[in-house]
Amino acid sequence: MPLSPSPAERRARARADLRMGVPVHLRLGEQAALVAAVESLSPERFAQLTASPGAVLAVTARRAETLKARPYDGDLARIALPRGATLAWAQSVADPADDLAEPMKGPFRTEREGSAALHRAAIALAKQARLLPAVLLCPLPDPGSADALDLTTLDLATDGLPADAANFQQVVSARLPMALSGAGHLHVFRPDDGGEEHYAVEIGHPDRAKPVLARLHSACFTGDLLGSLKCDCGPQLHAALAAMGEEGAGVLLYLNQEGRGIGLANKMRAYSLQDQGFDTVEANHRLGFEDDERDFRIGAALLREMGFSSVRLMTNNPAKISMMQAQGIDVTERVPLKVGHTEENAAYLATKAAKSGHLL
Ligand SMILES: Nc1nc2c(ncn2[C@@H]2O[C@H](COP(=O)(O)OP(=O)(O)OP(=O)(O)O)[C@@H](O)[C@H]2O)c(=O)[nH]1
Ligand SMILES: [Zn+2]
Repeated sequence: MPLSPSPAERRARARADLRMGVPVHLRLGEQAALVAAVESLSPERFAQLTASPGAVLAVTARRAETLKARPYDGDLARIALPRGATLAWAQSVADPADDLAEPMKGPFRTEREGSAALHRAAIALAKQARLLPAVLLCPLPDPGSADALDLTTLDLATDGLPADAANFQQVVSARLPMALSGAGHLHVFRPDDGGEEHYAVEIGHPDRAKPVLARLHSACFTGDLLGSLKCDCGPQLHAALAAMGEEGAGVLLYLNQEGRGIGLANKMRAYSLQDQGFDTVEANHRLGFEDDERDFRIGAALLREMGFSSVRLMTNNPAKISMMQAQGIDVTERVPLKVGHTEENAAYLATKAAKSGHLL
Protein backbone atom coordinates (compact mmCIF):
# COMPACT_ATOMS: atom_id res chain seq x y z
CA MET A 1 0.00 0.00 0.00
CA PRO A 2 1.40 3.43 -0.91
CA LEU A 3 2.03 5.88 1.92
CA SER A 4 -0.16 8.58 0.42
CA PRO A 5 -3.82 8.50 1.48
CA SER A 6 -6.41 6.43 -0.38
CA PRO A 7 -9.71 7.91 -1.64
CA ALA A 8 -11.52 6.68 1.52
CA GLU A 9 -8.81 8.23 3.69
CA ARG A 10 -9.06 11.54 1.81
CA ARG A 11 -12.82 11.54 2.31
CA ALA A 12 -12.35 10.94 6.05
CA ARG A 13 -9.96 13.91 6.15
CA ALA A 14 -12.47 16.04 4.27
CA ARG A 15 -15.18 15.21 6.83
CA ALA A 16 -12.86 16.18 9.69
CA ASP A 17 -11.94 19.43 7.91
CA LEU A 18 -15.59 20.38 7.45
CA ARG A 19 -16.26 19.76 11.13
CA MET A 20 -13.39 22.10 12.05
CA GLY A 21 -14.55 24.79 9.64
CA VAL A 22 -11.68 24.26 7.19
CA PRO A 23 -12.68 24.46 3.52
CA VAL A 24 -12.24 21.46 1.22
CA HIS A 25 -11.18 21.64 -2.40
CA LEU A 26 -13.53 19.67 -4.67
CA ARG A 27 -12.86 18.94 -8.32
CA LEU A 28 -14.63 17.18 -11.14
CA GLY A 29 -13.20 17.51 -14.64
CA GLU A 30 -12.97 21.22 -15.40
CA GLN A 31 -15.07 22.19 -12.38
CA ALA A 32 -13.38 23.15 -9.13
CA ALA A 33 -14.64 24.80 -5.96
CA LEU A 34 -13.87 25.43 -2.33
CA VAL A 35 -16.64 24.15 -0.07
CA ALA A 36 -17.27 24.67 3.62
CA ALA A 37 -20.01 23.68 6.05
CA VAL A 38 -22.03 26.75 7.02
CA GLU A 39 -22.41 25.52 10.58
CA SER A 40 -18.70 25.46 11.42
CA LEU A 41 -17.42 28.35 9.32
CA SER A 42 -15.78 31.37 10.97
CA PRO A 43 -16.73 34.93 9.94
CA GLU A 44 -13.16 35.48 8.69
CA ARG A 45 -13.19 32.45 6.40
CA PHE A 46 -16.72 33.28 5.24
CA ALA A 47 -15.52 36.75 4.25
CA GLN A 48 -12.52 35.36 2.37
CA LEU A 49 -14.55 32.72 0.57
CA THR A 50 -17.21 35.19 -0.54
CA ALA A 51 -14.79 37.93 -1.58
CA SER A 52 -14.89 36.83 -5.22
CA PRO A 53 -18.24 36.49 -7.00
CA GLY A 54 -20.20 33.31 -7.65
CA ALA A 55 -20.50 31.79 -4.18
CA VAL A 56 -23.71 29.88 -3.51
CA LEU A 57 -25.32 28.29 -0.50
CA ALA A 58 -26.38 24.72 -1.25
CA VAL A 59 -29.17 23.20 0.83
CA THR A 60 -31.16 19.99 0.46
CA ALA A 61 -34.58 19.98 -1.21
CA ARG A 62 -36.04 19.24 2.25
CA ARG A 63 -34.65 22.48 3.66
CA ALA A 64 -35.50 24.36 0.45
CA GLU A 65 -39.14 23.37 0.86
CA THR A 66 -39.39 25.18 4.20
CA LEU A 67 -37.47 28.16 2.82
CA LYS A 68 -39.68 28.31 -0.29
CA ALA A 69 -36.54 28.20 -2.43
CA ARG A 70 -36.79 26.39 -5.76
CA PRO A 71 -34.78 23.15 -5.87
CA TYR A 72 -34.06 23.10 -9.62
CA ASP A 73 -31.60 20.24 -9.12
CA GLY A 74 -34.26 17.93 -7.68
CA ASP A 75 -32.57 16.88 -4.46
CA LEU A 76 -30.95 20.24 -3.67
CA ALA A 77 -31.15 23.98 -4.21
CA ARG A 78 -28.27 26.33 -5.04
CA ILE A 79 -29.13 29.65 -3.41
CA ALA A 80 -27.31 32.67 -4.84
CA LEU A 81 -25.73 34.81 -2.14
CA PRO A 82 -27.41 38.21 -1.94
CA ARG A 83 -25.15 41.26 -2.02
CA GLY A 84 -23.57 41.83 1.37
CA ALA A 85 -24.56 38.39 2.67
CA THR A 86 -23.14 37.67 6.10
CA LEU A 87 -22.31 34.45 7.89
CA ALA A 88 -25.26 35.12 10.22
CA TRP A 89 -27.54 35.20 7.18
CA ALA A 90 -26.12 31.92 5.87
CA GLN A 91 -26.50 30.28 9.26
CA SER A 92 -30.11 31.38 9.59
CA VAL A 93 -30.80 29.84 6.18
CA ALA A 94 -29.08 26.62 7.25
CA ASP A 95 -30.56 26.34 10.73
CA PRO A 96 -34.34 26.28 11.24
CA ALA A 97 -34.09 27.27 14.92
CA ASP A 98 -35.56 30.74 14.32
CA ASP A 99 -37.79 29.90 11.34
CA LEU A 100 -40.98 30.52 13.28
CA ALA A 101 -39.77 33.74 14.88
CA GLU A 102 -38.43 35.04 11.55
CA PRO A 103 -40.37 33.34 8.77
CA MET A 104 -39.45 35.85 6.03
CA LYS A 105 -35.92 34.75 5.10
CA GLY A 106 -36.34 34.99 1.35
CA PRO A 107 -37.12 35.53 -1.37
CA PHE A 108 -34.32 33.34 -2.62
CA ARG A 109 -32.88 33.20 -6.11
CA THR A 110 -31.74 29.68 -6.90
CA GLU A 111 -29.47 28.69 -9.76
CA ARG A 112 -30.58 26.33 -12.49
CA GLU A 113 -27.71 26.48 -15.03
CA GLY A 114 -24.66 24.25 -14.84
CA SER A 115 -23.91 21.17 -12.82
CA ALA A 116 -24.75 20.56 -9.17
CA ALA A 117 -22.35 17.62 -8.81
CA LEU A 118 -19.88 19.41 -6.51
CA HIS A 119 -22.73 20.81 -4.38
CA ARG A 120 -24.27 17.36 -4.04
CA ALA A 121 -20.98 15.82 -2.93
CA ALA A 122 -20.40 18.65 -0.44
CA ILE A 123 -23.84 18.18 1.13
CA ALA A 124 -23.23 14.43 1.40
CA LEU A 125 -19.91 15.12 3.16
CA ALA A 126 -21.58 17.54 5.59
CA LYS A 127 -24.20 14.91 6.43
CA GLN A 128 -21.51 12.29 6.98
CA ALA A 129 -19.72 14.77 9.25
CA ARG A 130 -23.01 15.00 11.23
CA LEU A 131 -23.28 18.72 10.48
CA LEU A 132 -26.29 20.64 9.20
CA PRO A 133 -26.59 19.81 5.49
CA ALA A 134 -25.88 23.33 4.21
CA VAL A 135 -22.63 24.24 2.46
CA LEU A 136 -21.04 27.34 1.04
CA LEU A 137 -19.55 26.65 -2.37
CA CYS A 138 -17.18 29.05 -4.09
CA PRO A 139 -16.28 28.19 -7.68
CA LEU A 140 -12.63 28.41 -8.69
CA PRO A 141 -12.34 29.61 -12.28
CA ASP A 142 -8.73 28.42 -12.27
CA PRO A 143 -8.64 24.92 -10.69
CA GLY A 144 -4.93 25.27 -9.91
CA SER A 145 -5.46 28.43 -7.84
CA ALA A 146 -6.14 26.45 -4.65
CA ASP A 147 -3.00 24.33 -4.89
CA ALA A 148 -0.94 26.56 -2.60
CA LEU A 149 -3.57 26.57 0.17
CA ASP A 150 -2.73 23.10 1.51
CA LEU A 151 -6.41 22.08 1.68
CA THR A 152 -7.70 18.54 1.41
CA THR A 153 -8.52 17.94 -2.26
CA LEU A 154 -11.11 15.45 -3.43
CA ASP A 155 -11.37 14.67 -7.11
CA LEU A 156 -14.89 13.30 -7.50
CA ALA A 157 -13.88 11.30 -10.56
CA THR A 158 -11.49 9.21 -8.47
CA ASP A 159 -12.24 10.02 -4.80
CA GLY A 160 -16.03 10.31 -5.15
CA LEU A 161 -18.51 9.31 -2.51
CA PRO A 162 -18.73 5.53 -2.61
CA ALA A 163 -21.92 3.53 -2.73
CA ASP A 164 -20.16 0.64 -1.00
CA ALA A 165 -20.49 0.09 2.72
CA ALA A 166 -17.28 0.13 4.72
CA ASN A 167 -15.49 -3.05 5.67
CA PHE A 168 -15.33 -3.73 9.39
CA GLN A 169 -12.68 -5.40 11.43
CA GLN A 170 -12.97 -6.53 15.00
CA VAL A 171 -10.47 -4.54 17.06
CA VAL A 172 -10.94 -6.25 20.39
CA SER A 173 -13.28 -8.54 22.24
CA ALA A 174 -13.57 -9.02 25.98
CA ARG A 175 -15.75 -10.80 28.51
CA LEU A 176 -18.49 -8.67 30.01
CA PRO A 177 -20.88 -9.89 32.70
CA MET A 178 -24.12 -7.86 32.59
CA ALA A 179 -26.93 -7.43 35.07
CA LEU A 180 -29.70 -7.99 32.55
CA SER A 181 -28.25 -10.67 30.31
CA GLY A 182 -25.62 -12.49 32.33
CA ALA A 183 -22.38 -13.63 30.74
CA GLY A 184 -21.45 -11.98 27.49
CA HIS A 185 -18.71 -10.53 25.35
CA LEU A 186 -18.33 -7.04 23.93
CA HIS A 187 -16.75 -6.81 20.48
CA VAL A 188 -15.60 -3.48 19.06
CA PHE A 189 -15.64 -3.11 15.28
CA ARG A 190 -13.75 -0.44 13.35
CA PRO A 191 -14.47 0.51 9.73
CA ASP A 192 -11.79 1.01 7.08
CA ASP A 193 -13.19 4.40 6.02
CA GLY A 194 -12.46 6.49 9.10
CA GLY A 195 -16.12 6.36 10.16
CA GLU A 196 -17.70 5.47 13.49
CA GLU A 197 -16.89 2.35 15.45
CA HIS A 198 -19.83 0.08 16.28
CA TYR A 199 -20.24 -2.53 19.00
CA ALA A 200 -21.65 -6.01 19.25
CA VAL A 201 -22.78 -7.50 22.55
CA GLU A 202 -22.77 -11.27 22.24
CA ILE A 203 -24.73 -13.12 24.91
CA GLY A 204 -23.75 -16.73 25.58
CA HIS A 205 -22.39 -18.67 22.61
CA PRO A 206 -25.04 -18.52 19.88
CA ASP A 207 -25.01 -21.38 17.36
CA ARG A 208 -24.00 -19.86 13.99
CA ALA A 209 -25.99 -22.53 12.14
CA LYS A 210 -29.30 -21.42 13.63
CA PRO A 211 -31.23 -18.10 13.50
CA VAL A 212 -29.91 -16.01 16.38
CA LEU A 213 -32.05 -13.76 18.57
CA ALA A 214 -30.80 -10.34 17.42
CA ARG A 215 -31.36 -6.64 17.99
CA LEU A 216 -30.00 -3.83 15.83
CA HIS A 217 -30.08 -0.94 18.26
CA SER A 218 -29.28 2.58 17.09
CA ALA A 219 -27.53 4.76 19.63
CA CYS A 220 -29.74 7.07 21.64
CA PHE A 221 -27.73 8.91 24.27
CA THR A 222 -30.86 10.52 25.70
CA GLY A 223 -32.91 7.33 25.89
CA ASP A 224 -30.24 4.70 26.52
CA LEU A 225 -28.24 6.61 29.13
CA LEU A 226 -30.34 9.44 30.49
CA GLY A 227 -33.67 7.65 30.67
CA SER A 228 -35.38 10.23 28.45
CA LEU A 229 -39.13 9.77 28.29
CA LYS A 230 -39.36 11.19 24.75
CA CYS A 231 -38.63 7.84 23.10
CA ASP A 232 -38.70 4.10 23.87
CA CYS A 233 -34.99 3.36 23.24
CA GLY A 234 -33.79 2.74 26.81
CA PRO A 235 -36.54 0.23 27.68
CA GLN A 236 -36.04 -1.48 24.28
CA LEU A 237 -32.31 -1.82 24.90
CA HIS A 238 -32.87 -3.29 28.35
CA ALA A 239 -35.71 -5.59 27.27
CA ALA A 240 -33.61 -6.96 24.40
CA LEU A 241 -30.68 -7.73 26.71
CA ALA A 242 -33.01 -9.34 29.25
CA ALA A 243 -34.65 -11.53 26.57
CA MET A 244 -31.24 -12.68 25.35
CA GLY A 245 -30.23 -13.43 28.91
CA GLU A 246 -33.36 -15.49 29.43
CA GLU A 247 -32.71 -17.45 26.25
CA GLY A 248 -29.02 -17.77 27.12
CA ALA A 249 -27.93 -16.58 23.67
CA GLY A 250 -28.26 -13.58 21.40
CA VAL A 251 -26.50 -10.69 19.72
CA LEU A 252 -27.17 -7.00 20.21
CA LEU A 253 -25.54 -4.64 17.76
CA TYR A 254 -25.10 -1.17 19.21
CA LEU A 255 -24.83 1.01 16.12
CA ASN A 256 -23.42 4.50 16.60
CA GLN A 257 -26.02 6.14 14.42
CA GLU A 258 -27.37 8.56 16.97
CA GLY A 259 -30.61 10.32 16.05
CA ARG A 260 -31.40 8.01 13.13
CA GLY A 261 -28.02 8.90 11.65
CA ILE A 262 -28.01 12.70 12.02
CA GLY A 263 -25.86 12.89 15.17
CA LEU A 264 -26.68 14.12 18.65
CA ALA A 265 -26.33 17.85 17.93
CA ASN A 266 -28.81 17.64 15.06
CA LYS A 267 -31.11 15.41 17.10
CA MET A 268 -31.19 18.06 19.80
CA ARG A 269 -31.95 20.65 17.13
CA ALA A 270 -34.84 18.38 16.12
CA TYR A 271 -35.98 18.22 19.75
CA SER A 272 -36.06 22.04 19.88
CA LEU A 273 -38.23 22.05 16.77
CA GLN A 274 -40.46 19.42 18.37
CA ASP A 275 -40.94 21.85 21.27
CA GLN A 276 -42.14 24.35 18.66
CA GLY A 277 -44.84 21.87 17.60
CA PHE A 278 -43.28 19.84 14.78
CA ASP A 279 -43.31 16.04 14.91
CA THR A 280 -40.19 13.87 14.67
CA VAL A 281 -40.38 13.54 10.87
CA GLU A 282 -41.23 17.20 10.19
CA ALA A 283 -38.37 18.28 12.43
CA ASN A 284 -35.88 16.19 10.44
CA HIS A 285 -37.17 17.66 7.19
CA ARG A 286 -36.96 21.26 8.39
CA LEU A 287 -33.32 20.62 9.31
CA GLY A 288 -32.73 19.37 5.76
CA PHE A 289 -32.58 15.65 6.52
CA GLU A 290 -34.62 12.70 5.35
CA ASP A 291 -36.78 10.88 7.93
CA ASP A 292 -34.08 8.29 8.50
CA GLU A 293 -30.44 8.78 7.49
CA ARG A 294 -29.15 5.49 8.88
CA ASP A 295 -27.09 3.10 6.79
CA PHE A 296 -28.64 -0.28 7.57
CA ARG A 297 -25.95 -2.09 5.60
CA ILE A 298 -23.66 -1.73 8.61
CA GLY A 299 -25.76 -4.09 10.73
CA ALA A 300 -25.69 -6.74 8.03
CA ALA A 301 -21.93 -6.32 7.56
CA LEU A 302 -21.29 -6.83 11.28
CA LEU A 303 -23.54 -9.87 11.51
CA ARG A 304 -21.75 -11.43 8.54
CA GLU A 305 -18.36 -10.60 10.07
CA MET A 306 -19.47 -12.47 13.22
CA GLY A 307 -20.59 -15.49 11.21
CA PHE A 308 -24.36 -15.00 11.45
CA SER A 309 -26.52 -15.35 8.35
CA SER A 310 -30.01 -15.65 9.82
CA VAL A 311 -31.72 -13.82 12.67
CA ARG A 312 -34.87 -13.60 14.73
CA LEU A 313 -34.99 -9.82 14.74
CA MET A 314 -36.30 -7.88 17.72
CA THR A 315 -37.93 -4.83 16.15
CA ASN A 316 -41.17 -3.02 15.40
CA ASN A 317 -39.71 -1.47 12.26
CA PRO A 318 -40.56 -3.39 9.05
CA ALA A 319 -37.96 -1.32 7.14
CA LYS A 320 -35.20 -2.91 9.22
CA ILE A 321 -36.43 -6.36 8.17
CA SER A 322 -36.49 -5.55 4.46
CA MET A 323 -33.06 -3.90 4.65
CA MET A 324 -31.61 -6.98 6.33
CA GLN A 325 -33.17 -9.29 3.73
CA ALA A 326 -31.88 -7.03 0.94
CA GLN A 327 -28.38 -7.34 2.44
CA GLY A 328 -28.56 -11.12 2.45
CA ILE A 329 -29.37 -11.68 6.13
CA ASP A 330 -32.32 -14.03 6.46
CA VAL A 331 -34.93 -12.77 8.95
CA THR A 332 -36.80 -15.93 9.94
CA GLU A 333 -38.99 -14.20 12.52
CA ARG A 334 -39.88 -10.74 13.79
CA VAL A 335 -39.86 -10.60 17.57
CA PRO A 336 -41.94 -7.57 18.70
CA LEU A 337 -40.30 -5.24 21.22
CA LYS A 338 -43.13 -3.24 22.72
CA VAL A 339 -41.91 -1.66 25.92
CA GLY A 340 -41.44 1.82 27.33
CA HIS A 341 -44.68 3.38 26.16
CA THR A 342 -45.30 6.52 28.23
CA GLU A 343 -47.52 9.55 28.13
CA GLU A 344 -44.57 11.63 26.96
CA ASN A 345 -43.67 9.42 23.98
CA ALA A 346 -47.21 8.49 22.84
CA ALA A 347 -47.25 11.13 20.08
CA TYR A 348 -43.72 10.17 18.97
CA LEU A 349 -44.63 6.50 18.66
CA ALA A 350 -47.90 7.36 16.90
CA THR A 351 -45.96 9.47 14.35
CA LYS A 352 -43.52 6.60 13.74
CA ALA A 353 -46.48 4.28 13.14
CA ALA A 354 -48.29 6.73 10.84
CA LYS A 355 -45.34 8.05 8.85
CA SER A 356 -42.56 5.46 9.06
CA GLY A 357 -44.59 2.25 9.09
CA HIS A 358 -43.67 1.10 12.60
CA LEU A 359 -45.90 -1.55 14.13
CA LEU A 360 -47.46 -0.37 17.36
N1 LIG B 1 -33.79 12.38 14.38
C1 LIG B 1 -34.39 11.89 15.46
N2 LIG B 1 -33.94 10.74 15.98
C2 LIG B 1 -34.57 10.24 17.05
C3 LIG B 1 -35.67 10.87 17.64
N3 LIG B 1 -36.06 10.12 18.70
C4 LIG B 1 -35.23 9.05 18.74
N4 LIG B 1 -34.34 9.12 17.75
C5 LIG B 1 -33.33 8.15 17.34
O1 LIG B 1 -34.00 7.11 16.69
C6 LIG B 1 -33.24 5.92 16.76
C7 LIG B 1 -34.16 4.78 17.23
O2 LIG B 1 -33.54 3.65 16.91
P1 LIG B 1 -34.15 2.20 16.94
O3 LIG B 1 -34.96 2.03 18.16
O4 LIG B 1 -33.02 1.29 16.68
O5 LIG B 1 -34.99 2.10 15.63
P2 LIG B 1 -36.45 2.05 15.17
O6 LIG B 1 -36.47 2.46 13.75
O7 LIG B 1 -37.34 2.83 16.11
O8 LIG B 1 -36.88 0.53 15.20
P3 LIG B 1 -37.15 -0.51 16.38
O9 LIG B 1 -36.80 0.13 17.67
O10 LIG B 1 -36.27 -1.66 16.01
O11 LIG B 1 -38.59 -0.86 16.29
C8 LIG B 1 -32.09 6.23 17.68
O12 LIG B 1 -30.93 6.48 16.90
C9 LIG B 1 -32.52 7.51 18.40
O13 LIG B 1 -31.44 8.32 18.77
C10 LIG B 1 -36.12 12.09 17.07
O14 LIG B 1 -37.10 12.70 17.49
N5 LIG B 1 -35.44 12.55 15.99
ZN1 LIG C 1 -34.33 7.20 21.83
